[in-house]
Amino acid sequence: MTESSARGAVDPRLLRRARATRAYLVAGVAAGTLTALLIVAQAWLLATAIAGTFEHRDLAAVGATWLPLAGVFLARGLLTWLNAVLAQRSAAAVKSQLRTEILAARLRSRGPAELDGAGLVSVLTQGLDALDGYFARYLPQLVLAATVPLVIGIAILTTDWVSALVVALTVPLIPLFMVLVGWLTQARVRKRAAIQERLAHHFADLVAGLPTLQVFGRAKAQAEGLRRTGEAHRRETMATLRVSFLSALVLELLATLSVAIVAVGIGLRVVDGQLTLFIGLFVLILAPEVYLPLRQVGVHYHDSADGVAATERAFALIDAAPLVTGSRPVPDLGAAVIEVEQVSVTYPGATEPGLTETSLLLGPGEMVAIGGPSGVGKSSLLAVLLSFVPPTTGRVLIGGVPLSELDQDAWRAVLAWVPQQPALLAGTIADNVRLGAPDAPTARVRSALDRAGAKQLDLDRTLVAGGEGLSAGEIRRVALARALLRIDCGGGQLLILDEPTAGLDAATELTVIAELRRLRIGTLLVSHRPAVLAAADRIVELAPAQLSHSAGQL
Ligand SMILES: Nc1ncnc2c1ncn2[C@@H]1O[C@H](COP(=O)(O)OP(=O)(O)OP(=O)(O)O)[C@@H](O)[C@H]1O
Repeated sequence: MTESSARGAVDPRLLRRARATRAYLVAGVAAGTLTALLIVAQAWLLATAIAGTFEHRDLAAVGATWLPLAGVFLARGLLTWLNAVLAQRSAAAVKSQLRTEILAARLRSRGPAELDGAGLVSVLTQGLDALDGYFARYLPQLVLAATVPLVIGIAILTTDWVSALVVALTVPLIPLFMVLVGWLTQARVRKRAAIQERLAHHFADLVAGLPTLQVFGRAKAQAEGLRRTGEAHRRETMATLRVSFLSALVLELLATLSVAIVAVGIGLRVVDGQLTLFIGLFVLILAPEVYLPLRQVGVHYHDSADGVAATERAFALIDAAPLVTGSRPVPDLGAAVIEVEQVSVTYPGATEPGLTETSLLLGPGEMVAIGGPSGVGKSSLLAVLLSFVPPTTGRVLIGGVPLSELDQDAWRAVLAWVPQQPALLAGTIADNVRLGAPDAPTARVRSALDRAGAKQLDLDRTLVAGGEGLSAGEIRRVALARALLRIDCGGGQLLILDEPTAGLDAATELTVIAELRRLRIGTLLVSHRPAVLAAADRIVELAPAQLSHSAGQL
């Protein structure tokens, strides 16, 4: 049995999530009990009317009961409406809380590679929307299934114990079949969720790589792959629906046969004179109502399985190991030396280290360039300093304090970073430059852009996410301006730059180098460009694994 099925269909982690859910469950139990009492009253009134009509051979009994009956119908309608409203509200509250928690967990997590775009989007959108079925249909039904059969069972027991015995013997068959159907459904739903995620990945990859695929004439082949995944998704959805419909049919059949057994018993005893017509009718009207809520749970189990699969993925994201943070304050980088001691990084699942035993020193105000062939681990070293990746061996000391013991938020607050592939967000150019210094005055934003060689870029120009419409060089300039502004106005004390001048012309490169030198703050940069390497105080040349002992010089 899987962890989730052991946990049952009502995941306590989900119920803990929203206050609205707890209040809703309490209200649901009250509404369920009230519904059951109304059903008993309805059966009583109907039996009175019908038996009265037969026994006295006039319609006086009908006349006396139609008003209370109308009241019962109205009250049941109101309760159903109330249940639906409460269910929708609690679904919305839980979904909104889970979305917030998932995004917060993503922000707490270490590196950029842990959760990936399309999977995250799939969970946040369709994934969590599956909770609507869980809250709006399954959970209310579960509450009804717990209250209604009990109340009605007691009503039957007090009037006809023989029928109560038949009901008591046949009712457990429904949950039994439901569990069997549930096992089948759960595996199918998981498979469907996995295919849905694959479809999302496929689609995201296709859209991102469309121009490349077009140029290489592979767009059609990719579309074919997408069609195949879509077809698999359709097949799985149909299979899930088939199981769901069949399960409803089996449960329906079981309930009908059980009611038929009760009916035959009642019929024989009424004919024999052992039972009055009124009691017979009363029990006969009530009997199907015992099975109905249980049967409906089976029907809505399908909705619940979708919701449970969604929450499993949501909780996997929320519970994923967060960035472990220490609590020590960050030493003043104006005086502290950064020491990288024999650091190596082996990525999960990799056999070879991505970075092999590397050491270096970065003094206050120093600019150190890291060189070396492609794939030797330069970006990995920067990732260690950015706390994206923990060192597999070795350690990093900041002013003598291990990096892992520092308050990680405070550490990141002193960093200014230009990644190899800078990310621009939807908004104006000014918004993007202000990312690390939100309160910086406009004049400083303008100056940062000018210093980064982006005089021509208009502050108010609106960008779409990803910086579409800007050249690769312009994107890098905006990213550089962002780092410069972080140093100027955002508390940045250490510059970490990955290929800061890639895509820039020689003249702009010189301007940027001059600006970086003028800052006189600790700068660790990766570059292959001779002009940048020449401007650095020192160059640390990384070498592939077998030569690593001769590299990593201080
Ligand atoms: N997230 C990751 N998961 C697994 N392996 C990775 C990951 N990131 C990098 N690697 C591997 O680690 C090694 C070092 O990569 P890294 O990006 O640090 O090299 P680099 O020296 O910066 O290369 P380049 O100069 O081409 O940017 C490579 O073999 C790379 O495939």
